Amino acid sequence: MVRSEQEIVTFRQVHKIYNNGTVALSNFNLTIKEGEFISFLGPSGCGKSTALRMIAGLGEPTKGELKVYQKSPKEMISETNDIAFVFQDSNLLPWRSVLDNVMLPLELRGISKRKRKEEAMRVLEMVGLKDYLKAYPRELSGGMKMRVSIARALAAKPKLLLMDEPFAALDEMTRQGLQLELLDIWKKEKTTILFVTHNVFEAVFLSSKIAVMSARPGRLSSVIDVNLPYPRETSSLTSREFGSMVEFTSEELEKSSERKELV
Ligand SMILES: Nc1ncnc2c1ncn2[C@@H]1O[C@H](COP(=O)(O)OP(=O)(O)OP(=O)(O)O)[C@@H](O)[C@H]1O
Repeated sequence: MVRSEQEIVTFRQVHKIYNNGTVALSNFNLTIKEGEFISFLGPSGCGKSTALRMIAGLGEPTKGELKVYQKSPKEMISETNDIAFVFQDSNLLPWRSVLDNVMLPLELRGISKRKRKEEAMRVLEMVGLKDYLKAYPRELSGGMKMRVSIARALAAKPKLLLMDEPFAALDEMTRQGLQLELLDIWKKEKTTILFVTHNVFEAVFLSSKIAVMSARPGRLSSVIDVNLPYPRETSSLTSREFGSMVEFTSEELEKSSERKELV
């Protein structure tokens, strides 16, 4: 399913030390290729969000080099619309309808009303919300709000979609439904996805690759190629191969707390 070998994100010896002295990332090395679905998996506080946020230009490495499409993340963000971010909280504007929330980023970019409506309708149909265009966020369930948030991120046709624990606050059924939809979107839109999670099952089910991180300070501990075929269905969850991959990933996660570093 990985579509090309182009390196689109490269961390080289990245250190991130916050002003209060917290070392969030230490000697972090990772390359992400176009078309991958990569999860950052690791215990709370290991620097997953820090790494993701830096790719979006929110904070810079204290030391080392981070390139996104061969540019600095800040350049990428200011010059292109190629990166979109989805947070755990759907972050919708309560006074705007579903359609208006999704059209907002396009509006801010000065895209014509006709075009932005066309694009918003396309992505809302993709996430199964075309019958809720006029609804307001307060009228939607948590899963529906997250769908709107994903649609809003997709509306700008990003090449790289950054997702920070987007399904963490949802119940298991809703989470499973959205995981399947996300895989479908990944296939259709050919977007590279970076997904933060601390859920081993979720990481294995979704990803083509998993970057296992260790805590204090955050380092890359191992990179796992998830050699399970796509499309992945709910029935895949009960296969022997899936079980073995979950077991292997859990062991890697456990080892990561002992391992010092992977260069
Ligand atoms: N703005 C900040 N200022 C100071 N310290 C910070 C800041 N943001 C994060 N940290 C610290 O950096 C470390 C890494 O945080 P980060 O949020 O990246 O971890 P995480 O792996 O995403 O955690 P979680 O899974 O709990 O969301 C933590 O110790 C955190 O307290």
